[in-house]
Amino acid sequence: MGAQKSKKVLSKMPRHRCIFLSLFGLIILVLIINFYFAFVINNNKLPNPTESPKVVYAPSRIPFASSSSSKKLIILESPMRVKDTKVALTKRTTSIEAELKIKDILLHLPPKYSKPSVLLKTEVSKLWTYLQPSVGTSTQLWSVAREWVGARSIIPPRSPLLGSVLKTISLAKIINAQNAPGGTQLKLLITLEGGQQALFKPQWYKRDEHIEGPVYSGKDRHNAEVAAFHLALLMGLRRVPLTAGRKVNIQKEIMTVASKSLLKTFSTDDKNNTCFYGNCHYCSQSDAVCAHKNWMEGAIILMLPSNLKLKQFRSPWQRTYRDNKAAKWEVDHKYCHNIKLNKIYNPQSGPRLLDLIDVAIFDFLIDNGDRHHYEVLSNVSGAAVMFIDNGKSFGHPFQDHLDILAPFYQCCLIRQSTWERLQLFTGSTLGSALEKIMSTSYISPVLTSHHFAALNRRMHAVYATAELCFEKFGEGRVVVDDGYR
Ligand SMILES: Nc1ncnc2c1ncn2[C@@H]1O[C@H](COP(=O)(O)OP(=O)(O)OP(=O)(O)O)[C@@H](O)[C@H]1O
Ligand SMILES: [Mn+2]
Repeated sequence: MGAQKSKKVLSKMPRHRCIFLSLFGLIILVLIINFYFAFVINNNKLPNPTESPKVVYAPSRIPFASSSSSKKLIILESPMRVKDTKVALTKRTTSIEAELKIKDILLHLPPKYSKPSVLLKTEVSKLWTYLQPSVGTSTQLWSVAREWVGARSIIPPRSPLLGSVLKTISLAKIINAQNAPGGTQLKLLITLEGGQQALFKPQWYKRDEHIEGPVYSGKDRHNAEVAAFHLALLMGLRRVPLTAGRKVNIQKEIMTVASKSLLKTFSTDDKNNTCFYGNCHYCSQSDAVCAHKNWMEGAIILMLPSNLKLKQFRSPWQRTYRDNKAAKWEVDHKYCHNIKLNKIYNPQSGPRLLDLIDVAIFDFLIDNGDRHHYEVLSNVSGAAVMFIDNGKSFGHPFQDHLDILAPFYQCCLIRQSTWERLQLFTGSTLGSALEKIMSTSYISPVLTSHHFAALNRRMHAVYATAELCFEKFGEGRVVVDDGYR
């Protein structure tokens, strides 16, 4: 009926009025489309109460990115790619919805989160004291560190020998160096005097370099490993392997003790810098890492005791590493409910889910979107998720990837001890606390001031996520004491 009526009206209309009306309609349509895109782009700006307005919310995937690839990414240059990104982004419904809500809460976060805690100073000075070497360097400290490792932590809460262990890591003679097996990134397996094994992750980037592209772009950042170690200490999540920065004389300390196959990959570049490329999935002769003449900075990560075996699990919140394919967690609004049906992730039957939420908060703060797998000690009851491999963090201080928080905002659970610990960093104090304890590092300054500012900003987003959950379910149901720490 209606269609017939409008047909009649149109047929009665003079031809030029018809054309005018069609043109008018078209203009309105274009305006609506423009308005829509302006709205989407505007929403990609992260509300940021304290820091630089340059900060953007970054979608975690961008078309044509390759996982862990070192290649420079070409981003959003042609209109076609822009269109692809928008289509793919709109499909990641769970992340988009949560992010909009978190950003909204950030605009009116309760004032208690802006007030510094009176307890922080004591905690920082305690850690700072532990980080000072209290005894001389000694390879006898390897057995001390070995005994520290338990089901749920790598370092005990009270650790006055910590600084001495780290100093020994930074100074002990390297007696063997070879390609490290496992993983995709270039790293060496070194043996320190006294038989202690460790990984050496070399420096690829300058401190102020920003990694563009998807969250998992670029190569490992050695300083990120050092920073993650210290941040975990601050957060009371002492599950990062002992990590120290070290400046190594490549020729004297590595080449003289290198295995034959590793030695083959060494060369000198046209500026007389010593370079090597090792042997790994992403290793190639054309992509060697180079020292400054002979000096190379790196992170030394102590291997866990060899009698303790690690068991690896695929992360339920693993990314697809493809822009045009969303993972289940990015589209399924009941994802956490379904995950909890699996016995290992049921909070009633073990600590695993709450551990993964701890990891998510930690990873969001350090901006690590590459925890595709996680590891726990095998055959140990109540074993904690260890924070192994933090190399892809601290890539970009002006970007926040809120979807790293998905385990938190999808499950709306947090361990009580973690939540209490997070209260220490209200009032934008996390950055300066970390800066203070990292001033003890052998490669200080470990991070630029922009990264410290990013930590404060991201901490607010964590509080906002908690508030989102409290609004939905009430604090009493979100903060749980599962008997684990
Ligand atoms: N401190 C450690 N103690 C024991 N094992 C470790 C330690 N660090 C790393 N590993 C083992 O080595 C593997 C590879 O290390 P890592 O994940 O750092 O390398 P990667 O090249 O970045 O890996 P990927 O490409 O999978 O991200 C880990 O999955 C873990 O099993
Ligand atoms: Mn890695």
